[in-house]
Amino acid sequence: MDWTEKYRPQSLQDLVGNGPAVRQIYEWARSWTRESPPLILYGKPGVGKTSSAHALARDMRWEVVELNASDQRTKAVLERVAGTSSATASLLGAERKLILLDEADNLHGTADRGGARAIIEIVKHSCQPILLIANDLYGLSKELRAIGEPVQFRAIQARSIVPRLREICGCEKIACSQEALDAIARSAGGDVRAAVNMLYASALGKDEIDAADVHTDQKDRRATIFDLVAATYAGKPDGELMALSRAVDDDPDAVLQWLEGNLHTLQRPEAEMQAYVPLARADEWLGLTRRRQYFALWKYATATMLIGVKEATGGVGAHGRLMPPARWRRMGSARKQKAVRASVMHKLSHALSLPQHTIREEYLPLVTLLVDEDPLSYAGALALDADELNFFLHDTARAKAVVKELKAAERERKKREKEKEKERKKKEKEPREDPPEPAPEPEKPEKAQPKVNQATLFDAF
Ligand SMILES: Nc1ncnc2c1ncn2[C@@H]1O[C@H](COP(=O)(O)OP(=O)(O)OP(=O)(O)O)[C@@H](O)[C@H]1O
Repeated sequence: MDWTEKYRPQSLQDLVGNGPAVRQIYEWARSWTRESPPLILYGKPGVGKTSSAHALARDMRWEVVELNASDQRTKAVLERVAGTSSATASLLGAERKLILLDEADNLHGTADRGGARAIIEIVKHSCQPILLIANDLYGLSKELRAIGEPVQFRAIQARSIVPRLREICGCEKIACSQEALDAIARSAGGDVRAAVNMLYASALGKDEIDAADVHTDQKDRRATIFDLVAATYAGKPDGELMALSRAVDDDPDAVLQWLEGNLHTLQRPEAEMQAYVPLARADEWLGLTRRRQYFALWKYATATMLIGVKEATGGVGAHGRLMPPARWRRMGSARKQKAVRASVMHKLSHALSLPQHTIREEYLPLVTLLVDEDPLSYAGALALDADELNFFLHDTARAKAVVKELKAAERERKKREKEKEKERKKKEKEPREDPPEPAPEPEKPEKAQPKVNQATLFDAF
């Protein structure tokens, strides 16, 4: 198991170094009122920011709600979690919920400026304590910095890291020389995660470590979803699984897909079958989380899927490589289809000055027929790309060919325009002589250029 998770500080007292920061956080929590500003924990990776947030919650007996992915950090979700409604009451009966916003320097994601402002307002008036976590204080927006109180986490000195490493060696029953511990602590550069990972790499398959065994190339190895799935299938203790789940970046929806998608690696059909029971149950929790936006329920979904699958499969372990599940890839393409559909609707609605629902409900089959008859004209008129055109044609090769032809025609048109412009300028420069200019020839319609048959589209309505 990943030692950084196994030895994550459980209480604020377990944290190494950063005494002033830890005291500041504790005092803030003890005297927290709705008027208290959110804290911004900032500092380099691996110095205990996230650990101290979780340890604080445990010490205060608060529940933690972690919002990491950008789709959980919308105004609506934040309002729900940070608001007053009784719907936010904890299932565990915990008095408060500590809201963690990791990577606060990326809080707004793709939200527009209005969205960002709304988020700031909610953070400012939250009914629950909020901790923002970031590597760089100045990566945060000015507005966020203005409403939060910064708490700096400094790099941990090597001499503070050594005792922690020694403690871990004790728990793992490994003898480690003082030189080896010093070498690891020095090369970690103040990053405790890096130090613990180096110790782990140096100790692999050994029960004694000397300076010569020290591996210093393990700097930023974090627990991944591979570790989590492998540990679940291998039947690791419940606490370790839950700790690992907190360390991976993926949300419980993704974890469920991975657990389900890799069941075949167990090579035990009856174990596979049993595993579907807790997976289905966990899926129900996830559905409830999404529908009601009770993000605190995520924890139960995670526990159900991890511990349930572990129990159901009996720790047989994976045989062969774990892979991203196929359904996951398919969901990616479903998401793309949705985006294409939305953009087609937007373009049609704009071109026809009709609301999208009217087009969807009444005209879509008709438009599809028209586009199918003359894709070149419609792709031009509506500025459709190949994916959008394929929405009507259901023939990727044809859609691509049409768009290619359209682009070639567009290039040709631009080229001709340029030539004409050149010609015109040249004529302007020439000294004007008396002979009257011949009447300009009427422009011939050019065959190669697809003429957009807009009339057809509009006539159809
Ligand atoms: N001050 C500390 N005391 C004890 N262990 C620590 C400390 N800092 C980090 N660790 C170890 O490193 C791991 C990662 O720490 P943590 O997630 O708190 O770092 P972080 O500062 O939040 O880093 P990041 O910015 O990368 O998220 C912990 O699980 C723990 O094993």
